[in-house]
This record gives sequence, structure tokens and C-alpha cells, in this order.
Amino acid sequence: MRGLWTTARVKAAEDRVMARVPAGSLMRRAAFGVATVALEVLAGRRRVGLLVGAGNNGGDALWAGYYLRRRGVSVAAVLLDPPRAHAEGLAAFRRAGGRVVERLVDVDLVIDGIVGLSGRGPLRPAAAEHVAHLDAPVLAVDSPSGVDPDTGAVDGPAVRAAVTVTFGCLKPVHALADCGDVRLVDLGLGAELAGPDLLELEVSDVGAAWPVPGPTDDKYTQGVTGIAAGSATYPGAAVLATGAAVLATSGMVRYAGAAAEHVRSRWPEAICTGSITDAGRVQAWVVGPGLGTGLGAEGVLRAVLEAGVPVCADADAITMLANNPDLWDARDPDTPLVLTPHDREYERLAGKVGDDRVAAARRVAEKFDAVVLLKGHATVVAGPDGRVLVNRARTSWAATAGSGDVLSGLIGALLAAGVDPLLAAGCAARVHVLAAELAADGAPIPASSLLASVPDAIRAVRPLSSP
Ligand SMILES: NC(=O)C1=CN([C@@H]2O[C@H](COP(=O)(O)OP(=O)(O)OC[C@H]3O[C@@H](n4cnc5c(N)ncnc54)[C@H](O)[C@@H]3O)[C@@H](O)[C@H]2O)[C@@H](O)CC1
Ligand SMILES: Nc1ncnc2c1ncn2[C@@H]1O[C@H](COP(=O)(O)OP(=O)(O)O)[C@@H](O)[C@H]1O
Ligand SMILES: [K+]
Repeated sequence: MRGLWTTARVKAAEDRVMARVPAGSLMRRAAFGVATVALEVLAGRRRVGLLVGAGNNGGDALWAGYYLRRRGVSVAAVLLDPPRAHAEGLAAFRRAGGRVVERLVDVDLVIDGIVGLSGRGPLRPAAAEHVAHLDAPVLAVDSPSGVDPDTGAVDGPAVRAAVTVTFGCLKPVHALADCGDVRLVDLGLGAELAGPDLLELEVSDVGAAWPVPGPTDDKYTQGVTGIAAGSATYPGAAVLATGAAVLATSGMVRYAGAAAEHVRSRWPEAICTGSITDAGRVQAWVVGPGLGTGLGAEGVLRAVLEAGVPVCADADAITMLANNPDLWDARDPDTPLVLTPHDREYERLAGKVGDDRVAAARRVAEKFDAVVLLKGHATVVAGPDGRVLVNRARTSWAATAGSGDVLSGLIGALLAAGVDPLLAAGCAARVHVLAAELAADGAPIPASSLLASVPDAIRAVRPLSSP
């Protein structure tokens, strides 16, 4: 797992390290790292432009310009706020033969030192004007300017980076927003940084957590997944959610609901019944996709919440819980619940998501004592214990009708197998993103194609040496 630390924590750690190392040494180390990556990106080309803001981020850029000059690179700098430009950095840059210019022209690479960890809000107009005219790739210092370093939110003009060089540790922006290729320069903060604020699962974490059958397993021992989804109007949601559970793990899937005939004809291996009361025992329920919100659906949701097994509540189940708070009373407080809202469903539960998606997911996780998976290009999974996993998609092909039904089926299968609910939601999100990528391969896909790629996505995360 990769840890991510919020800017307040990073600044505090940097201050403690700075108190015991020579003045300016951290900045020089950071800037040397920027120059090293810049040389790699330049691959022999020799013209660099700097966009230099008023703070230490601009100082890093100027010092990087100094190191690049020493390697014979031609470097020009635009100072966005000349009186506040980093004094030592600017002096070193000029000494090494760096030029201060009004505008960047004919450069092979731009170094964005406009604003870093203290940046808030979009680029100011003068910076935005320079950025709008760039035609060279951009290397962002610490984070792309105009993108909020703590939330990844973009609310106006911002830098689009091909590569970001960051220092000390990763910050939330590096997992929540597009920073291009992210490179980390060690500043020796390690001992000063306690546990991270957010975590990002790596492929190996997902592979290690994904349940596979062992020699002593049979179809019951691996956890039976129950799917309470679909309706006469929306049978497809039942077919997709059941299919995802069938493909995610071995063992057994039970379907209960009005789409039993549709599900049976598509997934003959699922045990299908028309009603939840006839469903038999399961180790986790998925409830909600395509279920409707009428009295019958409420009865199903109540039965699932009372069943005493982990539940993944999605789509109409979230809407019912938002509209009828009495339904919460059916829940066994000791049984894990995973809620998987998109932004509009979130709004029904707890008001607008806002710019800080991590804080939003945390609020609802705490309020309902549940794991909350907030969907989107960057999926945020928050646990009631304060742990947060983030998972950013590299493409947006999953933004297609029915893809959420697939996700809930994956989560349900992992819950039934006994995976920790936060990890279950995080691993499912990761495999879902990968399945979308593999299925799309550059062209739009229906959710059924995403579903068909689930086995390939699981193969891709599993350890190579495993059977
Ligand atoms: N603290 C340290 O030990 C180190 C800091 N380093 C660098 O220092 C940076 C942080 O520097 P600072 O705290 O001086 O602040 P920044 O350089 O991030 O920002 C400078 C100022 O820009 C203004 N600003 C805020 N949002 C803006 C926006 N959207 N558009 C334009 N201007 C805006 C604010 O007045 C802010 O104080 C890090 O990102 C990193 O690049 C590195 O040198 C490594 C060591
Ligand atoms: N822009 C995007 N990039 C990547 N994934 C996305 C994007 N928008 C939505 N998704 C993902 O697609 C799925 C959509 O789920 P949902 O909105 O519930 O759809 P449905 O109800 O039609 O099944 C979620 O997993 C979500 O994270
Ligand atoms: K920057």
C-alpha cells in the first residue's frame, strides 16, 4: 500500500527536519531531484522554461534552473510576482546564467513552480494566461498548480502535468488527480511522518487479498453471495450484479427477486428464487441495484439488513435508506455495511459532496457507522474507523450504465468470502477499474463487456507464482 499525507502534516514534518539540517539544504535536495527528472524528460533537448510563483515552490524551480544551467541547459524564467520571488534561488539562477523573461517561447519543457503545498483555488489570471499558451510538456514541482494538493479538486484553470516531482512523501493530490507520472524525491522525512492519512492499494495488495479456493474448500466454505437486486422493469441490474459475484469468487451465488428467470438463463450456475424468504443462507447480501423503491423493495431491504450478515447496499437501497430513516432500525449494529453511492445518491443521504471527496466519504462513514465507497473517476473508500483508501481510474470507460451493478456484485462476493469490508470495497474498485480498461482497449464499452473482463482483471492482479 502507498501512503499519502496531507499538506499540514507534511509541512510540520518538514519544519522539524529543517530545524536540524543546514538552511536551504532541503530545497536544494528537492530542486536537484527536479533537475534530474527534467534532464531525463528532455532526453538531450536543451531549452527549459520556468514559471516561478511567490513561494518556496518557485524557489525549487529557480534552484532546479540553477542545476540545469550547470549541465549546459538553456533556462529562461518568468517571475509571476518579481518582488516575492525566492531571493537566494533567483540569485543562484542568475549567477549560473539563467535569464528572466516576460514570456516563455520555444522551450522543450516547462517547469511549473507557480504554487505547491500552500496553493489554494485555481490559478490566478496572470499564471493562467502563461499556462494557456504552453505547447511544451510540463513538469510540475510538488503538485500541478491550480489543483488543490489536499483534495485534488480543480475549480478553474490549472496546470496539466506530464510528470510531477514531489518531495518527502506522496500527498493526496497524487492519488486523487491527474499528475502525470509521479516521481518521489527522498527528503529524509521518514521518521518525522507518523501513519499516513490516506492509502492507495497496489496491485500486489489486491492480488494478496483476493479470495481463491484452497484444497479443503468446497462450494459452501468460500462464502455464499446473495443478490437481492433487479425488478420486472430492471432485470439487467440483477444479471450484471449476479454475474459479477459469479465471476469474482468460486463457491456459490444465490439470487432472490423478480428477475430470477433472466438471471437463470444468463447464469445457470446461480441458485435463483423469486423471493428473499426462499433464498437460503448466504454469508453476505448485495441489495439495491434495479430493485425499485416501493413497499416490496423496502421489505427486501429490511430482510437483508436483519439477516445478520455483511451487506453491500447500492443504488435504490441507498435511496430508500435516505428517504426512510426508519429502515436503519432493521440493521444489526454489529454487522458490516458497505454503502456505494454516486454523487446524487450521496446527496440524498448527506447533502452535497463538495470539493473534498475524502472528507465527504469520511462524514457519511462516521454518521452511519458504515464503509462508504464514493464513486467517481477517483473512488474514495472510507471506513467508520477513519481509514481511507483511494483508487483513481486511468480512464473513464467505466462511466457507463450498469457498471455500478457490476461493482456491487464484486464487493458482495468479497464480503461473503470474509474479506475486511474496507479492503473488500477497495479491492473491488481496483479490479473494476482494471476490467473497464481491459475491456475498452480504447473504445467505449457496455457494462456487460466490463463484466466479461473481470476474470482477466483478476488474473492481472494475482501473484504470478500462484496456481
Ligand atoms: N518546507 C520545506 O521544507 C520545503 C518546501 N519545499 C517547497 O515549498 C513549497 C511550499 O512553499 P510555500 O509554503 O512557500 O508556498 P507555495 O510556493 O506553495 O505558495 C506560495 C504562495 O502562493 C500563493 N498562492 C496560493 N494559492 C495560489 C494560487 N492558486 N495561485 C497563485 N498563487 C497562490 C500564496 O500566497 C502562497 O503562500 C512546496 O510545495 C515545495 O515545492 C521544498 O523546497 C522542499 C522543502
Ligand atoms: N469519470 C469516470 N471515470 C472512471 N470511472 C467512473 C467515472 N464515472 C463513474 N465511474 C465509475 O462507474 C461506475 C458507475 O456506477 P453507477 O453510477 O452506480 O452506475 P449504474 O447505476 O448505471 O450501474 C462506478 O464504479 C464509478 O466509480
Ligand atoms: K507546482
